[in-house]
Amino acid sequence: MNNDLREDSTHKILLVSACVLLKPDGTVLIAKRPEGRPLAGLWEFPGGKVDEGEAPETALLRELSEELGVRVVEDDIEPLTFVSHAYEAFHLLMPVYLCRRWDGEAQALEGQELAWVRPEELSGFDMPPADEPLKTTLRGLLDRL
Ligand SMILES: Nc1nc2c([nH]c(=O)n2[C@H]2C[C@H](O)[C@@H](COP(=O)(O)OP(=O)(O)OP(=O)(O)O)O2)c(=O)[nH]1
Repeated sequence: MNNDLREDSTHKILLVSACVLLKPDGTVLIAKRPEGRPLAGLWEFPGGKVDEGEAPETALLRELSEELGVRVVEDDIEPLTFVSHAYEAFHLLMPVYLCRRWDGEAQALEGQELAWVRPEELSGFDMPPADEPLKTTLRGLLDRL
């Protein structure tokens, strides 16, 4: 790797954990980012920033509880894929976990809109640029389960 890249402070790594909640009917949960936040109006996978000193898995369980009111235990999430994407202000590194078992009904606790969609329907939703590759890779990954 070249030094200029490594020392480029505009490309600070932002670690965000995200989750594909998969229902037995084959649909996955996406949430629309509310107005007033960066990337407002785009559909994303539930999750959020990993706090300083926090494990990515702990962050994910915390975010799922805060955003959706669902309780998930660590044994019920597994690594699925990850996203690495250069935004203008930071470089997003986003481990994406799969979860097929949780407690409680997903509710929009932060004013976001929620939708359960089939992976092949994701192409019809505007998502952050970082998520674009997921639209196709997810279909393949979930088909193999
Ligand atoms: N959760 C999630 N974030 C994504 C996805 N795709 C994507 O580019 N992001 C970006 C948007 C944001 O820049 C960042 C997540 O930050 P956030 O602001 O939602 O995190 P947070 O819930 O911890 O928010 P806050 O405490 O700062 O309000 O990751 C995705 O599919 N899911």
